[in-house]
Amino acid sequence: MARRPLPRILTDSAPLARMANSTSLARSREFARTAADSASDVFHPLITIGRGLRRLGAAGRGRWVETPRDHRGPLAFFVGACVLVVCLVPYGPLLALVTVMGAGAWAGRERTPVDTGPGEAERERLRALYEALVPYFSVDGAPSPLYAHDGDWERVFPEYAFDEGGRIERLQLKYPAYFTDGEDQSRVRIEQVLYAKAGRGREYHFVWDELANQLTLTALGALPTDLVAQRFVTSPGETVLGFTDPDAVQRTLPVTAGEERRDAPPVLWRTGQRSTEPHLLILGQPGTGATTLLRSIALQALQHGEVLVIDGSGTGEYGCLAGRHGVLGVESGLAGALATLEWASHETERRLIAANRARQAGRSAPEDTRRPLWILADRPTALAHIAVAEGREDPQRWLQVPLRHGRAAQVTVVVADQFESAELLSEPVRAHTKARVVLGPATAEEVRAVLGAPPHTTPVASVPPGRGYARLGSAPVLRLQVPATPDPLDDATGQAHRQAVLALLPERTVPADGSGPAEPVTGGRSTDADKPVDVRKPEDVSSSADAGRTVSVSKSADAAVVAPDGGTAAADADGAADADSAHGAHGAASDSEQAGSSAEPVGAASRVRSVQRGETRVVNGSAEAVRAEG
Ligand SMILES: Nc1ncnc2c1ncn2[C@@H]1O[C@H](COP(=O)(O)OP(=O)(O)OP(=O)(O)O)[C@@H](O)[C@H]1O
Repeated sequence: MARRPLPRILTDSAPLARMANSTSLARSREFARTAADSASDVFHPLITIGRGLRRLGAAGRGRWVETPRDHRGPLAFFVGACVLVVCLVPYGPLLALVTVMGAGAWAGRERTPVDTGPGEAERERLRALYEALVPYFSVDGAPSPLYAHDGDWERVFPEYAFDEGGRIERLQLKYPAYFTDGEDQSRVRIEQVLYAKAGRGREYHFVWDELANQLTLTALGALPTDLVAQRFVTSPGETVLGFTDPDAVQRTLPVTAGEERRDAPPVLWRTGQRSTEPHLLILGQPGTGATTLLRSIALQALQHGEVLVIDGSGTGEYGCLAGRHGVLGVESGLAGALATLEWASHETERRLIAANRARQAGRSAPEDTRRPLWILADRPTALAHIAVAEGREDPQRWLQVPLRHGRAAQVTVVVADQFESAELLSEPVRAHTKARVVLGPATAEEVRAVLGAPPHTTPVASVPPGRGYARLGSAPVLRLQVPATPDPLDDATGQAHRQAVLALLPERTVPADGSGPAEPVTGGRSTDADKPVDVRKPEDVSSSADAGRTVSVSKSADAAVVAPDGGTAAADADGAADADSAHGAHGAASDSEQAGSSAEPVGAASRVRSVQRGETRVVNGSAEAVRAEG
């Protein structure tokens, strides 16, 4: 306890001041101080109780004064009755005394005053924010406007919180009922003002409570970027697109980030027969992670289904998938893409017909119609460009049937493209991809144009790769961070990430070096009927568009297509000119022979054919299929 100064009379008077220098006086002063300290320690509880009783008394007096006169009589009677009861109860007075002392001690305890309310700089910031909102929330002639220049900002900001740097972390504001909060344009304007005034560079989440005319702004932290591709704990038919904010979704998944295990909130996309958004469209700026997301989806899809990849950009970033079990093909040439997508279109029809026949016969759908088939098309518009240049059909044409009927046939289409080419996307792609993802920096208008609703957060100018927004059907827009799923064949990929992706790849159906026999193919397709065929016409192979690209085609004979009329694909081919590719795409050996002028069957073990820099090479299979082109 701090020492109390001696009374002034003992220090100020001159004679005494002189005496103060003497040793005896110093000792006396020390003694007096110690005595005062001890006395205050001893009497401290009494002082506290006394202070408390004084406060209680003052509160009681205040209450009495506030009580209306006509209520005072009953109140006095009630208090008197209580006193009487206490006096009559055994030990009542003693208990009452103890209670009063306890109440006095509680009321008299020393309380450190809590620092409430904003500091000067924070008040200034709130005032500036208020003034900035005045033009948007005020109308001429309003009788008692909530927002007016030099108005009362404390009236409209019932809640606010600042971070340690003095930046707004949370703000609740009231707005007038006449504000058009149902219109996106009006909302976006307010959100932009708040974004500018609350501090750019951070993401803010906005919640509009239209019933209460209140808007709540919360500053969001960045989504974690430490998650890498891994086996996610999901059911068949569920695909993890990425991870989002904890309060945005109800479910969490156990994930591993480095050494740490934690629960993370996923953006789960459900596909299959009961899905209301069975196909996905991914749009973004170049280099923002669309390929990575497609790769991540492919790795998950291969767990339960088969995958067909169209790599329109032709950069070979799906090379790690080629020759893996369940990967039906990785195509980056126009001819190969056309043939493969045509096959996928007929396969969709075949599945529908087979399932329908089985149902009519009272049987369950055949196994090979139930295994999910995924068509992953990366930048199909790049191929559309080439198709126009060569006077051929747009490969997107063959996506129409899978998009329209894929849900019932367990066929899922995922299309990824860039903003600049979005208008080249075909109508069925736009109409049937109800699940949407926008990656990379994008304005609220761009996000709205793709997702059909603006994000509830302010998009920031600089985001890490794989960051974006997702919307599944008419659900709310979610922030999204895609797990890192780099190309393991890329030299720039770190060892840990490479291992993580390699661990998820299915076993090879062909050795990596293309030599020797393939591993046995197991799973949904019969192995003995596998008859890979050259699906392209000679002129396709030598076409300039394909030179320098990698084309891998893997076809299975059991994929022979039953055309809508129940016949084979040969009957369904668009004409003699297209017959060869149609037959080849369907992979039926007999069909291949029919189309013999262009289709060149190779060994049964061959499943993947690669055309690279003008050379056609059977990655796995008989040597006679290796031929040089050009
Ligand atoms: N989710 C992610 N986490 C970490 N890094 C990522 C993520 N997504 C993408 N990247 C990195 O960003 C770079 C570009 O990614 P990617 O090739 O997937 O983008 P893209 O949009 O397909 O680009 P492009 O249009 O050039 O093909 C790569 O180096 C990739 O490793």
